[in-house]
This record gives sequence, structure tokens and C-alpha cells, in this order.
Amino acid sequence: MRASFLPGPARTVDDCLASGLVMHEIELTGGAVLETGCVYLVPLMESLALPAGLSAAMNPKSSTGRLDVFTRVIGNNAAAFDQLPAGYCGPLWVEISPRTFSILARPGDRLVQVRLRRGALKAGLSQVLSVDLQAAGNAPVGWRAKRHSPLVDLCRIGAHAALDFWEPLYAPRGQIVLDPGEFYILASREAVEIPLADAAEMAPIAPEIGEFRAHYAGFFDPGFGLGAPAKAVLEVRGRDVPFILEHGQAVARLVHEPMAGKIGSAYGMNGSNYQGQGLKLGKHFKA
Ligand SMILES: O=c1ccn([C@H]2C[C@H](O)[C@@H](COP(=O)(O)OP(=O)(O)OP(=O)(O)O)O2)c(=O)[nH]1
Repeated sequence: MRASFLPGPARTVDDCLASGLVMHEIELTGGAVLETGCVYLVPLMESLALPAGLSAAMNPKSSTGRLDVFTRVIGNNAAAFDQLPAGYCGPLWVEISPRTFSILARPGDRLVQVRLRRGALKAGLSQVLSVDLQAAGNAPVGWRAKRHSPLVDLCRIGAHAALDFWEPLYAPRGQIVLDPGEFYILASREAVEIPLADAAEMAPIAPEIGEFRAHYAGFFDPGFGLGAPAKAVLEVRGRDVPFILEHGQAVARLVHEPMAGKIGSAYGMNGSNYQGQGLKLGKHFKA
């Protein structure tokens, strides 16, 4: 695509595509490289037929956020990214823009997830999360993404050597300097536990601070951290000017929301990648 776009209430996605936004069409079958700095629009295999009263909210999977791949879902007549109103009936597209690593994608790769909500958001308990810059022993406190790294193949889990893509960060004085434009994986000081009856969403705290932004993915599954103490992994980008981040600085807020009913299987029960996590890179990397 020449650039990202939103259809708005009066247009379908096809109307927008026909208006000169498309630079080139590529086939994903057999694999295609999606390059950093470019914006791609991919039709999703799934569509929605929402009844009245049920709306949809989308967000990148945590594994997508940890790769610094920016994604947003749109539908026909969408007035906002990652949100479709109650009653939406139609196809879906995902906008994909790899920021740090180019990725090899194929049909069937899963980058985003959808949540269905009846009625308005019912925000419950809220917890402030702060950054942990005091690691035990010689362990790093975080990772900074290396530019000009090799390609990440989305279907090769645990197959990419972490040090080819990430530089470990140490903070002997409990601080690190965030470079504008660089991408960091950090962990929360607090343990996070999501009861089976809740899900939670992590939102940036005080976006007006400006010099950095924490959290790009931000969905926490019911049962995350239950019986397996876990931290939140924070996706942080430096912005505007170099910024000193200090141990214990508040960076994000976790807002719980009750699930509509009893869940089938708790996070951690079926091959979940991040249960009990500390400072954990995405599932594509091996230490
Ligand atoms: O910014 C975030 C978002 C999520 N999580 C944790 C909580 C969440 O429950 C878990 C898995 O998130 P998600 O379901 O989005 O990731 P996934 O890539 O689908 O992981 P899995 O394959 O384990 O389901 O990672 C974080 O630590 N930081």
C-alpha cells in the first residue's frame, strides 16, 4: 500500500483500494517477505457476522507485538482500527507493517486476535505496572532490537537465535536510556495474575509523556499467571528525545474486564507460550 487508511462510514475497503492506494499485489502462497517500513493489507481468512448487541475488538497477538510488527484490523465502513460495531457482517482485512524485522508470511499465519463483547466495556480492577530494571545475577534487564537483522520466518517457532536479533541490556544503576525510534522488550516489576472469570487489557499510562510508549499488544488471557507467577512483558519504543527509564517507573495500566461466562480452557493449559514468563522474547526466538 502507499499508506495506511481507514474506510470511514461511507466506503468499503474495495472502494478505497480502487482509489489508487494499491502499489502492487503479491501472493502469500509459498511465502512472501513483508519488509520493514512498508504497509501491507491482507484479507483475513475469517469474516464476522455479529448479531445486534455483540461488537468486536481486535489486537495483535503478544507474539506479534514482541516482533515489533504493527498490525490493525479493518472492515468495510470501519470508522476506527481494531473495532467493529455490533451487527457488523462482512469480511476483514489486516494491515501489517513490520517495524524492526522483516517477516516471512504464509497463508494461515496468525498475527491478530479478536474479542467479542456484549454491550459496553465493563472495566473492573485496574493495576499499575512498573518497569523492572533490577535483574538477578548476570541476567539482562531487557533486550534492544538490532536493526538489519535476518528475516523472521513466522512459522519457525523457537528457531531464531536471539542474539542475531536482540542485544541484551544491563542496568547496573537501575536505569537505561531509551533511544528514540528503538524498540525494547522489558518486564514488569509486578507479578500479574488474571482470574479465570476475567480477561485484561494493558494500556499505556500517561501517553502525554511522549518520550516513550509502552505496550503495543496488551491482551491478557483468563488464567495468565495463575499457579505460575508471571510478569507482564512490555513492548517499549523510545520517542522524540533520549529518555532515562528508571527501575520502578510506572509504564502501563492493566484493566480487568469480566468474561461473559465460564471459559473452556485457562491460559497455560493448551501449549501457551508465555505462562510463567519472566523477561521473555517472542516464541520465534531461542535463547
Ligand atoms: O503486552 C503483552 C500482552 C500479553 N502478555 C502476556 C499475557 C497474555 O495472556 C500472554 C499471551 O498473549 P497473547 O494471547 O496475545 O499471545 P499469543 O502470541 O497468542 O501467545 P500464545 O501462543 O501463548 O497464546 O502474554 C504480555 O506479557 N504482554
